[in-house]
Amino acid sequence: MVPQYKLTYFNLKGLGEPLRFLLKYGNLDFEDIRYELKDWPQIKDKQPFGQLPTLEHNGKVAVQSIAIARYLAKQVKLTGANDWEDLEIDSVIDTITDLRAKIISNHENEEAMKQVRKESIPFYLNRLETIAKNNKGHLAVGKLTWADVYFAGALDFINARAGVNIIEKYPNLQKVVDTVLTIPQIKKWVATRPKTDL
Ligand SMILES: N[C@@H](CCC(=O)N[C@@H](CS)C(=O)NCC(=O)O)C(=O)O
Repeated sequence: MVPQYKLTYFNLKGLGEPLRFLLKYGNLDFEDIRYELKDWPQIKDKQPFGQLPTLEHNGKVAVQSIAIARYLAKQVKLTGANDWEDLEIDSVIDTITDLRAKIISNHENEEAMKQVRKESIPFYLNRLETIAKNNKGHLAVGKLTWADVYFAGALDFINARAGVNIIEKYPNLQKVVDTVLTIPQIKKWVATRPKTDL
């Protein structure tokens, strides 16, 4: 059978891996298309907004990784139970995005990264740790949602760019990640996925 979903990204974890985690969580069969960076110049112009990832489903193509993640979360039933719960989840996702942006935008400048490691990372992580503690080892609404799966899927890339394991000193955030990584279909994916540094 032809897979119903087609995820196109680079041969990286980056912004694509949280989407792969969500697809795997829901046992949704997908084509995992991975471009090498050297081939990108020929492919860029063919993309709707000149960037990746894209998701193809039912003959249509979507862009923007967070919008795609939110759509997949609905498909795999990992959203909140009401609008307020969805807001709580969205807020955490946007906070993870802000933290990642601070790290990515500075990662080529070691002086700036020292400051990010000293100030920005603890600033965000202390607050996320409190959220995880208050939500019994989850990032929102006291149960497994796409915020947990997204965070666990995003972490390797964020850590690689940060040059440290950002959750090392945060047991409740470690619990969030451990819970996701022990879900059998995600555990199997992590053991068998293509090996990449980022
Ligand atoms: N806001 C977009 C950002 C996408 C993005 O920055 N993609 C990068 C890879 S992580 C890309 O396609 N870079 C190649 C380029 O811009 O030419 C999203 O979340 O999907």
